[in-house]
Amino acid sequence: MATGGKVAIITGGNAGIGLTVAQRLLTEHPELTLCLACRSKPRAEAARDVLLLSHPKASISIVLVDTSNIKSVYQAAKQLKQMYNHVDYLYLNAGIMKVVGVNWDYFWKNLFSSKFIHMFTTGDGLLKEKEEITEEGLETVFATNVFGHFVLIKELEDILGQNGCPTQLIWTSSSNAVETHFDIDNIQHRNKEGGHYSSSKYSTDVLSIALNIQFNNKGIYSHVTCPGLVMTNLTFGILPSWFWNLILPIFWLLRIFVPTMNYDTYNGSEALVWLSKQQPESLDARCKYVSHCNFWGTRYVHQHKLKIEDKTADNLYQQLVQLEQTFNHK
Ligand SMILES: NC(=O)C1=CN([C@@H]2O[C@H](COP(=O)(O)OP(=O)(O)OC[C@H]3O[C@@H](n4cnc5c(N)ncnc54)[C@H](OP(=O)(O)O)[C@@H]3O)[C@@H](O)[C@H]2O)C=CC1
Ligand SMILES: CC(C)=CCC[C@@H](C)[C@H]1CC[C@H]2C3=C(CC[C@]12C)[C@@]1(C)CCC(=O)C[C@@H]1CC3
Repeated sequence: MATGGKVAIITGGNAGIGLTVAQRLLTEHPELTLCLACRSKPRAEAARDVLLLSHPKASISIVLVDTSNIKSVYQAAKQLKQMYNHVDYLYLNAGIMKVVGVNWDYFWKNLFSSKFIHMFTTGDGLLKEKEEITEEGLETVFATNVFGHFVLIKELEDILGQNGCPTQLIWTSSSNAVETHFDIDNIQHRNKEGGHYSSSKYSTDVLSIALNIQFNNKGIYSHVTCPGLVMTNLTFGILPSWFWNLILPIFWLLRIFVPTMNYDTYNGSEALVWLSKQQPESLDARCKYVSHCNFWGTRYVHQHKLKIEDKTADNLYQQLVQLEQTFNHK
């Protein structure tokens, strides 16, 4: 059981933004105890090996969790509670998007219109998605990105915000989280043509506000981040890596108008790492912390105010609590 020093758990810490956050946290917080909460043992072990190359003395453990599978989340939470008596940073980062193609018609139609900046910032309207249901009967993107993480937080509640030591819940949300795709009466976004990813990310923004309402008095603080557009396995699932390499110069130009065109995971992880260096009590719980990179390559964190009502946040929270009760693991 880890007793002293800071503890960070990162879901999806074996690749992309999560792996870079792990790398940067080990540099920023030398005494850190790190836990990679991942779904694949070989991929998690490979990531640990990479991290140990640059931080040979680091304490890095692995806990297997598939956030789309609630049974697996319960098992992982049990294990984590045996390993740690407190958590300083819980990064809710694992995420997926079920993209089947790009809506190029929409792209060309809006390229020279007033929607240009919105289109490149959010990707709204550009992605065609498919719906999938997990073996436990949940919509897969919702389960992976939102519900699995919600259950993890609830299960870890006993070791969060302990001994006068606050816990920061840090969500990897997205600029694609747009309200138009979110329906409080259909939080899983079932039987919809697209917008599953957007709905799930908007849900994390709403949920984060609910978590602050519920848990700030227990020393648990929740914040949402946006990494912008970053080249990872997620984006290589949208378009092949050769395409993204080819348009690299366009990213630099686009940054004049769209500073979220971060391209690499180091730029994209800026807000996630910055948050770990702040006093959580002093942060605005109703802001999204966005990683920006300007034309000259300077990284900074932009605060974007969320316009979400408490009653929506509370409604979502109650629905998630009810949904969790249907799993009734105890
Ligand atoms: N890339 C981008 O432009 C943006 C990404 N984001 C968000 O950033 C987060 C990280 O994604 P990114 O680094 O880009 O993509 P990657 O695909 O590189 O990383 C995603 C991580 O999540 C893990 N993961 C996926 N599904 C599950 C699951 N069911 N259980 C446990 N772990 C899972 C993956 O594991 P495995 O390696 O085993 O697949 C991987 O470690 C996501 O939440 C994404 O939505 C937000 C905005 C923009
Ligand atoms: C010239 C050029 C850059 C073409 C690419 C067009 C689109 C494929 C991208 C434009 C904005 C992108 C974007 C995302 C995916 C790819 C685009 C739609 C995300 C939705 C990826 C996941 C996120 O969380 C947010 C991203 C916003 C921007």
